[in-house]
Amino acid sequence: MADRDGIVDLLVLGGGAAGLVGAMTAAGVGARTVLVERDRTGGDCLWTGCVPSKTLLAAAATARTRAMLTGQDPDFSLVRTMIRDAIAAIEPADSPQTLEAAGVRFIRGAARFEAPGVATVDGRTIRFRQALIATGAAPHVPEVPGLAGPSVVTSETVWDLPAIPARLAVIGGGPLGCELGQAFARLGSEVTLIIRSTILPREDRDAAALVKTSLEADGIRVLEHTRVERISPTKPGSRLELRDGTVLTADTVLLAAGRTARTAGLGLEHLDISTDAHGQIITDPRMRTTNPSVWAAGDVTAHPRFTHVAGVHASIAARNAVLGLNLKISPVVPRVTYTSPELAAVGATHPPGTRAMVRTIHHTHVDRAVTDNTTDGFTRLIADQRGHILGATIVGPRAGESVAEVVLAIEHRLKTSDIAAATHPYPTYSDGVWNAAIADVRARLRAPATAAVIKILLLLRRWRADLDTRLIRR
Ligand SMILES: Cc1cc2nc3c(=O)[nH]c(=O)nc-3n(C[C@H](O)[C@H](O)[C@H](O)COP(=O)(O)OP(=O)(O)OC[C@H]3O[C@@H](n4cnc5c(N)ncnc54)[C@H](O)[C@@H]3O)c2cc1C
Ligand SMILES: NC(=O)c1ccc[n+]([C@@H]2O[C@H](COP(=O)([O-])OP(=O)(O)OC[C@H]3O[C@@H](n4cnc5c(N)ncnc54)[C@H](O)[C@@H]3O)[C@@H](O)[C@H]2O)c1
Repeated sequence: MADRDGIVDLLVLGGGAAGLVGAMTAAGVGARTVLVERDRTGGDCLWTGCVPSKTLLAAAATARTRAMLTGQDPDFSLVRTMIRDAIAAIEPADSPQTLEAAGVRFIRGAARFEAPGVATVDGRTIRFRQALIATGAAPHVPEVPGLAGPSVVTSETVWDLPAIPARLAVIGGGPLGCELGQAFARLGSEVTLIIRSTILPREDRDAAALVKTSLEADGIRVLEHTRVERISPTKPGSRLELRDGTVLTADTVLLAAGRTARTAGLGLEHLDISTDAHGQIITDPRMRTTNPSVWAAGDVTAHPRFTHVAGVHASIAARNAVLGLNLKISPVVPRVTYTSPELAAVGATHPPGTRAMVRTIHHTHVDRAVTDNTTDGFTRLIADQRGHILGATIVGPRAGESVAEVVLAIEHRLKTSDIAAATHPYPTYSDGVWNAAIADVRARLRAPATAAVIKILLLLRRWRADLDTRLIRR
């Protein structure tokens, strides 16, 4: 939708999580908005990311239970149908029709900048006042000889596998490698994770260790601090030579070694839009690029690569762009790795100073975990010396749900005493957060000054009660 001059208020490049939210936010406040998508609206999350991977994990868990009960092998065609059905159920919300209904004009094609205020889509010119780059990121391909072979898949192509690979080598031990590695192991693959760092390197080490133990219990071989030096074809599959001298063979190699921002061919140079050393678009806290009329959000930027981050940042960018607001992004970003056990975290994972408090509740003390026989987990809260909550790490079932409360607490500078004072339902996994907050409050009550005040109150109360009793007797 353009005005009489043919100029649009906001041109959005890319129709994934960031582009969709950005475009609908702008159109929602009445801005003339055009979204250009070169492929399918919905982006990575819908087609090759969150939706298929979470469905695969659920299908794998079910298949494992069924196999234990009946001895039946998992049916991969059924798993693929479940994935297709989940995508089909969510897809309408991300469709061009939904965009048009929200007042966004949708154009299919590849967009690129030509000059300030001018872009083209497959040769057709679009003039714009502001633009939002939301072109996402693609799987990073490390420089390993032989990696381009036919048995190598990425998060974009793994969904087309015709059958469950008998032997799967996964390069990378971030959320992607752990989630898909565990899912395929539960479907029957013999899985090896090859990780140049430690597993889940951004997470609390105790939490990552629990996930590692669980993956190993599923039969996964976890090789840390090593990397693939060379891949050569064998029949069938590949032979992988690792730096530490290990040699292994695999039918399929899954690349899960991070992502590379999609900026090639966008014409950033025509608008002086800068990227960092990793090729990610540089933005300020308002999500503005180095060009004051161009904004960016989602995986194409240097921010954590999650759907919720893409959406929130795009919404902020769109409102700043079309309304001239000064909204800034929040540094409080939760993340969840949907392995079994689930690992959720927000804010600080380590005490930032010697006076910060770490309160850990092992899930042997969370009754719901006891009744469910899922006590291999913990809830860890980090608070400053006054009790303000700085971070949390939770490992266990529904950790992603439980962490949401801590997100709100950090955003609003709440203290452990605020969480402790709020009644939580029993028995739930959120008891872990509650119990950790209560443990912190109790520990603070034992501090000498507080303990002295409490003692005085107790003595006063006792004296007063005795006095009242004596008066009544008279
Ligand atoms: C296997 C996997 C599992 C994941 N699981 C989770 C999860 O559980 N939770 C979570 O929060 N995140 C998850 N993520 C991350 C999440 O998918 C991304 O953070 C999110 O999709 C980023 O959205 P985006 O809009 O920035 O990019 P994208 O979704 O990649 O969208 C960008 C769009 O731009 C289009 N495009 C590119 N160039 C152009 C151009 N020149 N012109 C027009 N269009 C263009 C592309 O075709 C694409 O549709 C997962 C990722 C993967 C790979
Ligand atoms: N649950 C979720 O939210 C979820 C799930 C999957 C993916 N994602 C997102 O998708 C993106 C991609 O995920 P990812 O796990 O690939 O990325 P990542 O950057 O989180 O992890 C990459 C992993 O690969 C390892 N690695 C990198 N190069 C290597 C090499 N040459 N050899 C061996 N190991 C190597 C790293 O040490 C690290 O363990 C991430 O940004 C993530 O946020 C999110």
